[in-house]
Amino acid sequence: MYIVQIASECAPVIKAGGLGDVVYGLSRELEIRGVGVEIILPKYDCMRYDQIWGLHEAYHNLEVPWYGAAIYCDVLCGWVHGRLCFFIDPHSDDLFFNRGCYYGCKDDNMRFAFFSKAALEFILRTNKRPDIIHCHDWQTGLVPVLLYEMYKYHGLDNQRVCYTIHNFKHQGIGGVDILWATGLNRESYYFEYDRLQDNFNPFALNLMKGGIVYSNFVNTVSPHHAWEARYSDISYGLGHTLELHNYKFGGVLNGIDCDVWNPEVDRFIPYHYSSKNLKNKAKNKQALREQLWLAHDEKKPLIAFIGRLDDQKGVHLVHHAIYYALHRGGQFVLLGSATEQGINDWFWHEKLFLNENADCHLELGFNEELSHLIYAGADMIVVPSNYEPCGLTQMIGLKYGTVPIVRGVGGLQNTVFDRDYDQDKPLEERNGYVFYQTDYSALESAMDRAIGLWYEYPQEFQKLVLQGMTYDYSWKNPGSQYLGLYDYIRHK
Ligand SMILES: Nc1ncnc2c1ncn2[C@@H]1O[C@H](COP(=O)(O)OP(=O)(O)O[C@H]2O[C@H](CO)[C@@H](O)[C@H](O)[C@H]2O)[C@@H](O)[C@H]1O
Repeated sequence: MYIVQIASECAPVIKAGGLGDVVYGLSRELEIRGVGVEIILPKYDCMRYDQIWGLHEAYHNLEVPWYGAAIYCDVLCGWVHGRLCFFIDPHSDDLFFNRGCYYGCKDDNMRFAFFSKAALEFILRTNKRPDIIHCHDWQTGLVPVLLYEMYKYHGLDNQRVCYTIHNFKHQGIGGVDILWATGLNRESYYFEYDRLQDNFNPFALNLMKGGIVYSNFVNTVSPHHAWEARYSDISYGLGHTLELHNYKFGGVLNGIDCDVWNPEVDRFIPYHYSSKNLKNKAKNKQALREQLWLAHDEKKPLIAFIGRLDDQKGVHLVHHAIYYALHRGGQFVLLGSATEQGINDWFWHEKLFLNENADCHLELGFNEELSHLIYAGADMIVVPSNYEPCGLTQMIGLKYGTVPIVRGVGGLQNTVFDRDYDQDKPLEERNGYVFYQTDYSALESAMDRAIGLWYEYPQEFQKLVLQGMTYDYSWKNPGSQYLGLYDYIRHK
């Protein structure tokens, strides 16, 4: 089988969050299973060029029709830790991908509409004929639309599309100019409720909706979130569309790449360890404390948060977790970055306020290397999300023997099983703490139980750590599920 992934991120060369991890991890797993995989990405000026090997020009002057004229692109090619990636580099005054950022520009929908079109043009012109094109999130929602309405007639008539939604919040809302620019034109045809028209704004196009309507299969990244998306308001207005297309919609739990996220081989942590050698985890805790100037106190638990500081992640609870951990005699480390000004200012304020506190460190920004040391050094990790399609940090935490304390939503519910209350798992298979409400006391009660166990019953806590480490959240299972899906849509 031959798969082309089209995405806006691929770790570690382009990573804003979990999407990058998934594109890389899934591609690697598929290749291990003998599938040919290529990845098409934008060539951002700010991506990590040090993570690409052998970057060279693969296609010169690719002509991409745009607004009745054309934009010429060079396509570069290189290996990102063994994965073959193509980077699209348009030459135009718009400087689509030379803005010093991945997202957050006013014309994001145009930037990624162009990327979607250029990716298909590249596939067409280079005579690539993948069995499956796998697209991700709103940025590539237009790919199946362009494929079935246009490129099918130019020779891409045998390709099937799998569309994975990692976050319903961002859907790519745009105007009619997207149709004129991409050459889809026919305004009245696309502004139909059963095509791209936004479900609530009749004058807007919704790119994610296009992805859902036109793909052969659509999935989100955990079974529970697939259920939430259909039956709650978490799909941000796309619930009815999912209902109409429910025969081709499902949830596939993400995995984590155990070459990257594995305390036995992790190249970013000073002491490797496994469940048989947990003493070295304590040494990493020591190293983390030294690096972040935290006090050394054997008895104190170290609690962490790693993630985007965004409304989705339950920032009010993250903030509360810091002070509650300190109040309960623990230490806290936060690694996060905020794109929203208000949240950014808030956490900078907290950082300055807590600067002298020897039990607490807030690191604001994106730091891949430090994140590995935190997973290895912390004793617990909090994930108090408002909603969470899958969540990778709790799965990485489990692998590193860091007990997750999570809110029971989305993929968190599929992966973390409360030590005290989970009725469906025997005691020896439980792996963390779960709370459900969004108020402070819900979080406090879960943190209380975790910290209480740490202080009062250290051996029991150790047992819980080991139980978590035995869970296999690698790409093994999701890899075979995706292969099954590809096979299904290929022969349908
Ligand atoms: N400041 C920082 N510095 C260094 N590393 C950082 C960091 N902030 C986050 N990370 C890393 O980025 C990844 C984030 O994973 P999440 O599951 O939280 O994804 P996110 O919410 O971005 O994406 C969406 O997509 C993913 C993938 O499908 C879903 O799991 C998730 O629920 C959905 O919201 C982890 O590898 C984490 O270590």
